[in-house]
Amino acid sequence: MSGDELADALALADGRRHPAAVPGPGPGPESGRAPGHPEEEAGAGHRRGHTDWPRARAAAAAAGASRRPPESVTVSLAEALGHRLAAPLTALTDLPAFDTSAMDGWAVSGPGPWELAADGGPGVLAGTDDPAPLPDGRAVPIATGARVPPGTTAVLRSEYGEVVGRRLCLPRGTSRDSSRVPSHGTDIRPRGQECRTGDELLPAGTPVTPAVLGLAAAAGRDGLPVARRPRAEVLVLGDELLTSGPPRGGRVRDALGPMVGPWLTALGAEVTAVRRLGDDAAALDAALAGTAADVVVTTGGTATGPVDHVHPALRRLGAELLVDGVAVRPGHPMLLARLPGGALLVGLPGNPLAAVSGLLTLAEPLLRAVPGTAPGTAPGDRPADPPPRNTTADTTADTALPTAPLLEEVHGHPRDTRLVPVVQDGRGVRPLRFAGPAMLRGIATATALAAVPPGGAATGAGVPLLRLPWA
Ligand SMILES: Nc1nc2c(c(=O)[nH]1)N[C@H]1C(S)=C(S)[C@@H](COP(=O)(O)OP(=O)(O)OC[C@H]3O[C@@H](n4cnc5c(N)ncnc54)[C@H](O)[C@@H]3O)O[C@H]1N2
Ligand code: MOO
Repeated sequence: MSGDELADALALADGRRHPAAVPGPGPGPESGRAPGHPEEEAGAGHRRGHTDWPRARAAAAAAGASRRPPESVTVSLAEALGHRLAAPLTALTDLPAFDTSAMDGWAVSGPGPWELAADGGPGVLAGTDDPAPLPDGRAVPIATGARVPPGTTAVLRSEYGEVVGRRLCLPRGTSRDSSRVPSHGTDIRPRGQECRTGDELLPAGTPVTPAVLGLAAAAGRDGLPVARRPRAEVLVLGDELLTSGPPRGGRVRDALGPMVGPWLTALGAEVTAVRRLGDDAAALDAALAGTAADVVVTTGGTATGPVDHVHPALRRLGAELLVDGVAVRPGHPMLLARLPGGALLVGLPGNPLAAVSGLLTLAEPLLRAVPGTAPGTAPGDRPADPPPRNTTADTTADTALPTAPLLEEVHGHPRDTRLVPVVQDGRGVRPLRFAGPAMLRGIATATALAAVPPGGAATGAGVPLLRLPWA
């Protein structure tokens, strides 16, 4: 029975019509039809023991949470980006560190008019360490950010003053209650306005964003204590893979080596290596036994073909299978295991979109749950943008997922969750074409994967979204 026939049979058995192409051209190898791709029915007889999708995500999160809290390392500001603070960020200085002029103009002492020094010079510039005291009735030019001289009562903005000879006055006709008449402290940023030395500016665990780097530098820090990220090693399996040029001689280009490492980085891991092992069982045994990573991610070799070495290697090693197959399409052969040394292994199926499904079903919740994992990149970390009106918690998953209404019906798998590449379109999401298990063309333009429940989802139905780290 062909994949199409099998899909038809399953659809009939479920009282459904054949899953249609949504949207796009008719069936065919290049149709790129999204929902209900017949290949996704492959292996329907191999589903025994498959974990349902929300439970697989929960199991991955539990496995990640069971990892030891990571050690703290102090790194330069540039290196700290994307980590989490391992300790509170405290200020090494008052901010501002001294009373500072907020404007270009004149530092003035007492009510005007004021007398300017004979040799005005450039006045007090930013960076001047120790300006001379300003006697009552005097003024001196001052630049934004300069330390105000002792005795200064206010700063008069350059556009509010007029210099006549050596006298600084307010423009003729300025009434006494005008906002231009400087009162005590006008346009002076007092020392300590933002913080005092020793103040806690941010708590431990805060994601280090570009804004945090700026604050840390302003507060006097040269480095930051951060939680080390979980180390991830990627093992790409398959003799048929080429690392350059177009497919030839029955071989295909390795699409996962270039994709999985950066994807794991975006999910908060420190990728220590991407290694291509071919279909060499002994090399896989050695790599798994000798890994120094916290998380090993394999690609390919999860099924039951003659050179699918992942299950046999895990058996030989005495690994504990935590999830052995997931009721999700594509990607149902994905697996999660704990190696004897404690490292976790995520086995991604070789079909490229199935591998993406495994990344978001297992690797993402796992890495997010590891203490100290980098932030802000995980799909559930923030609401969809723009925030969908009907955001609700998906309580069946380990974390609350945002939801958005489908702009087109998506046919479901009879029993399994379907992960369908979608693009945000206004307040809803639109399923994309070219979403077959071996295709990346759809996901490359997607903003999320929609989790379509068994049986499908009608137009307008809210579906949970797994947002892509960069979308
Ligand atoms: N008898 C059964 N056969 C298969 C089943 C099943 O249930 N019963 N499931 C199918 C499904 S679904 C998937 S997904 C794949 C998973 O297979 P593996 O994880 O063992 O992956 P491979 O056999 O190594 O490769 C599958 C496919 O993907 C291509 N591939 C692999 N690695 C890469 C890569 N790095 N870049 C690009 N393409 C890659 C590979 O050439 C194959 O075409 O099993 C089905 N079979
Ligand atoms: O359909 Mo498989 O599930 O390609 O991943």
